Amino acid sequence: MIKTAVPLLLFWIVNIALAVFMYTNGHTDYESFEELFWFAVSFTLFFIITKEVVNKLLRVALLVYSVGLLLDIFDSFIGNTNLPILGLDTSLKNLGFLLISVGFYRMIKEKRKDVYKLKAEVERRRQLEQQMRYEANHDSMTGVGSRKACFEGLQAHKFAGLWLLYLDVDNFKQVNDTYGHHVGDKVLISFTQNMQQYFGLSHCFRIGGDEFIAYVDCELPNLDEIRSALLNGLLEYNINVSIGQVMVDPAKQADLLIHEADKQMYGDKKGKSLRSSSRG
Ligand SMILES: Nc1nc2c(ncn2[C@@H]2O[C@H](COP(=O)(O)OP(=O)(O)OP(=O)(O)O)[C@@H](O)[C@H]2O)c(=O)[nH]1
Repeated sequence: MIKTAVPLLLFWIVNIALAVFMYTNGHTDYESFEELFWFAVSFTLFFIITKEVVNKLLRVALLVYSVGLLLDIFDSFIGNTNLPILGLDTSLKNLGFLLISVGFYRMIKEKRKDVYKLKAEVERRRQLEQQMRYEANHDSMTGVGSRKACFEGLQAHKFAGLWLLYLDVDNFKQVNDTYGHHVGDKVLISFTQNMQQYFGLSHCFRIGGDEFIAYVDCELPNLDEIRSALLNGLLEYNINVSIGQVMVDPAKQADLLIHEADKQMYGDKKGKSLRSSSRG
């Protein structure tokens, strides 16, 4: 700031001193002082913006214009010399003005390009952020909500007053062992597709390998009905579903709710295994 202000102040002092000197020496032509004033203004502007303006043409234009004004001053003050260069003042001023116009035009064009680039970058980042948010909130294999999204939803009381169902696929390990992991993956995908059809996508989450959470916003349907809907098309794999259910109480922590539903689910699993072993 001081680096700019001091030379400019000196420059203006010299100009004013020159004007006073000329005036006291009988030079009373008003136009000459006007030219001196505009030269000082133009040069000041050039001095201030020259570091900021990257557009070279604009800097040259301002310089040409200032030189034109300077010649004008010489013309007015030294008067009657026959220096031919002094006749160039108007041309230089006009040229300077034209170059300033072209310089501004080019600068605006460059800035517009920068704005487009910036807009494209903002859009790219917005999409990336959206994609990252999607990936964090969804299970990559099945497309249902992630464990994180499930807990956050509960903490935000999004599912208050709904039934929370904890679903665990029984005997899933043997699907992998018998048919291979790729078939195991397909079974999980089909299972979640059935879940989405039955509960709706926004109500389905995968919280572990073969463990899921679903929300029911109406009266809790019969568990056997849910089981048969979820196992639709998957019976050949000899799997079943254990279900634990709790009503979402917003006063309870998400962890506690899931834990309670998990306990219920184990009760269901145990009951089924006891029933099948007593039958066997
Ligand atoms: N194919 C596949 N398998 C997975 C995936 N995630 C976890 N698993 C497998 O799922 C199985 C889950 O283990 P368990 O719950 O003990 O298996 P389970 O046979 O269902 O046992 P129970 O629930 O007691 O009936 C493990 O063998 C994991 O390797 C996955 O994304 N794809």
